[in-house]
Amino acid sequence: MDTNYGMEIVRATEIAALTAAREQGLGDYREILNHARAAIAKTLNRLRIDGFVVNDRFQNRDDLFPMPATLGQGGPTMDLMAIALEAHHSAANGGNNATSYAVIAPRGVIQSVPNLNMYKIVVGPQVGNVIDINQPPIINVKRVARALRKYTENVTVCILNQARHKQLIKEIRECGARIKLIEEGELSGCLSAITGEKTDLYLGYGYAPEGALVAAAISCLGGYFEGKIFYENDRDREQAEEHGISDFEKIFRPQDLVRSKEVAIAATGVTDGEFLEGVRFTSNGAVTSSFIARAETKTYRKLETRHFFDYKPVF
Ligand SMILES: O=P(O)(O)OC[C@H]1O[C@](O)(COP(=O)(O)O)[C@@H](O)[C@@H]1O
Repeated sequence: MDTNYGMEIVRATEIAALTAAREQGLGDYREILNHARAAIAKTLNRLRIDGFVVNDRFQNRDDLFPMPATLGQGGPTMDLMAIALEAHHSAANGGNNATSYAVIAPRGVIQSVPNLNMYKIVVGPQVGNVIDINQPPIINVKRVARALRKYTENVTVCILNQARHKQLIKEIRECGARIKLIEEGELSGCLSAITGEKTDLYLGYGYAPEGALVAAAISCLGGYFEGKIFYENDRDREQAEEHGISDFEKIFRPQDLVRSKEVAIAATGVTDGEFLEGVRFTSNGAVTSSFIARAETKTYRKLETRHFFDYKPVF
């Protein structure tokens, strides 16, 4: 991409995060999600692109803000992925890991995926490609330990605290690795594993569209991921076929979901998370914590942005 869109899309995640943070803990998860979605759409719509929104997990929900299928003021044809507010229940309850994300790439680069469950295993570049989704969790933990030259007991595995992960958690406990349980916001856990900041490995079920975002993050930051979509019935398989997926045993790797090095990602914390801090309001504005990265140069910026509401009348 000739233009570095990172600064453009981070403005959108910042606005979505500021909007959501205003409603943090108020208990209304639809309102907070709708306002964040409207805010990110409005800001992304200012870009000088012909942007096609892909992998919007809520696109068929008629109780939520309808994200337009296309965004932008005209220009190069691009794919846009906007997760205005991941972990929206958490944000509404005043919990952790709520984050706003955006990805941009030339049109056709981001694989469209069905809104189905995907089992994911995610590591950072320091681990390399040693993991294998078909191996039991304990084998993967041991491979990560060996790659990082750590004792198994010092490897930290991040897992969503969900009933479906009971067996997984049991197996990790048995092998002696440390566990970081998060209530919501798998992307926050995945980014923490990719950057190796707080965890060494992310494991578990989440959604397939989130897998595409993880792939974009890995294209930009390095690391490795394998994901497998979980099909419960023929309807699920038909849904996948509508996205051009006919191999139902397919293991998705980063290059399957983001098919070029021309991709940029941005994220801003709404509430404190595994990877970014949440919005802090000040007497006359707010401070946001974000990151921007792009695959071509691998430049990775962490931003602390000070917003002054006197000059941002919308707040
Ligand atoms: O546990 P569930 O309901 O299957 O949902 C898992 C999903 O929930 C999340 O924790 C939060 O999802 P939302 O973005 O919908 O708030 C995701 O990170 C994860 O993919």
